[in-house]
Amino acid sequence: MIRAYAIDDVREAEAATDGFGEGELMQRAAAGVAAVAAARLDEQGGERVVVLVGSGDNGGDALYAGAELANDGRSVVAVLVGSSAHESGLEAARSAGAVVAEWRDGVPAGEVVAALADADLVLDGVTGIGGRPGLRPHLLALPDLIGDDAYVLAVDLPSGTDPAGLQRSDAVYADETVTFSFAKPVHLMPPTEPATGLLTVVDIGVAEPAVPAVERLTHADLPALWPVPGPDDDKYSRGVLGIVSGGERYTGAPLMNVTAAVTAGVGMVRYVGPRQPTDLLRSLVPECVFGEGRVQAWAIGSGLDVEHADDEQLRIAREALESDLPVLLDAGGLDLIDESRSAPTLLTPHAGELLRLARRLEVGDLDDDAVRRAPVSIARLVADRLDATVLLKGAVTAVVPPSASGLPVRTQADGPSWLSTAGSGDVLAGLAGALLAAGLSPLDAGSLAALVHGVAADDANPGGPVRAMDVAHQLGRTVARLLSR
Ligand SMILES: NC(=O)C1=CN([C@@H]2O[C@H](COP(=O)(O)OP(=O)(O)OC[C@H]3O[C@@H](n4cnc5c(N)ncnc54)[C@H](OP(=O)(O)O)[C@@H]3O)[C@@H](O)[C@H]2O)[C@@H](O)CC1
Ligand SMILES: Nc1ncnc2c1ncn2[C@@H]1O[C@H](COP(=O)(O)OP(=O)(O)O)[C@@H](O)[C@H]1O
Repeated sequence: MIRAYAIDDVREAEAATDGFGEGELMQRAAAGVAAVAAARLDEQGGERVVVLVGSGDNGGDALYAGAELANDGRSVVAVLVGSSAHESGLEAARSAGAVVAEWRDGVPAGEVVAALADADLVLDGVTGIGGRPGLRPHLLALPDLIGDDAYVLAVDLPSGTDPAGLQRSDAVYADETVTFSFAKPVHLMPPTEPATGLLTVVDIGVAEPAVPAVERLTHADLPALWPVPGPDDDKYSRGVLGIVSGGERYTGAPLMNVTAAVTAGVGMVRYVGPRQPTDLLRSLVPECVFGEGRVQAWAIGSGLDVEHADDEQLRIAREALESDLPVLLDAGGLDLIDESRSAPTLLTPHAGELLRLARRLEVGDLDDDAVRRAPVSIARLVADRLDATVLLKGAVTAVVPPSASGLPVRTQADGPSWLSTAGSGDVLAGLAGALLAAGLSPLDAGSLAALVHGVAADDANPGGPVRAMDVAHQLGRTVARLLSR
């Protein structure tokens, strides 16, 4: 498990770190950054370094790291971009032979433009965990001024990103980020993770706070969470999943749902739907059984058009929502809920579906861009309103439990972008439904399903395009591979 901690808790943990002289933590942080920078320069045979220096301690880390690189004989230009600069760090950089330039507002001088264009490595120390989201107006041009061949190494976080990982903003996009002691939310959350690049954690001796704000499952977590059957199990004890999905027009979604659940090893699937998808399932997924019966969880809504749905599907979906069984709602099924249930509930919208649901529930005054700007905050509003866990799909999938649960957000980024293909969300719904039926909580079922779904997409065709049905067929083999690690 990778864990990230709220910024206030990080500050507290840093303040509580005793036994060191003043500035020792910064020296350790800078030494870690310098070591990574030197390694990357050696890998690419480069020696020209530009250090971007903001007004806080993040700029101090970058200046001391720049001083170490200059002492090692690299050519270092320190560009001061904030209202002030860390005094002793600046002195160290100067003494080591770094050239110091200023770009505090307006357009940069020619020497700064040339240094940025020619740099082999840019050390980004404009903002750290004390930064406000966004780049100051004069720095908006910065990302375009950095040469295409430069390796961008961010100190603690890419400048301009929201340390809490909640808001999307203008930012530097790094190839790699060196952070200290443990991850911060910015490194794992959907709007900010893409700017982080490779994440390297350097231990500077700060103890982990008690409670994480964000978690991420790794491959090593799967064996402890995956429901592995024992000798006393039978198909009922392993979990029966009821699926209400698709219709005469959308016949593919049930095939994806059911194939995924069956391939992932559910005890049994009962499908409820009209003639066409039922006939297809009878011939293509013979393991499936049909019609009502006892189940341990429901997955409702993939390819379900509530306006034109079959009466039996709607009746059963509504009864499921009123029952005390776990329910997963996907796609059209999200139109069926408007109040909290007493049983575990997992909602699996993509961004457009989340916006529509949030607007229908009137959780805020939301413009068209609201979910793109603040995805986890909007998911949280819906989770709190419905006392449900919201799994918001995307390149970084966030599984957001209601605040009252006290549970951390889980985010997963395991799949290749090839996974953004029609039907792959239906596969995820069948897989997560199977895990709910096996008794996992919505948080575990959602995050484990997102992990396995992403890894299976890569396993199905490493490095190339993948169709949703191939992801569904791959699930069992991927689970076996991860279980045997
Ligand atoms: N604590 C520790 O023990 C350790 C901490 N360490 C390091 O310290 C870092 C945190 O340092 P910090 O608290 O000084 O915050 P940080 O982000 O560098 O500067 C904030 C200042 O920047 C400015 N500013 C704000 N927003 C901005 C923007 N969008 N764009 C541009 N400028 C912006 C604003 O100042 P202003 O310009 O308004 O005067 C604000 O006051 C941390 O990330 C880690 O690297 C390590 O050494 C290990 C030990
Ligand atoms: N860029 C991306 N990289 C990795 N996975 C992605 C990306 N974009 C979307 N996905 C994943 O693809 C799936 C798409 O789901 P969804 O939009 O519901 O598709 P559909 O409705 O066609 O089944 C989700 O699991 C999502 O997390």
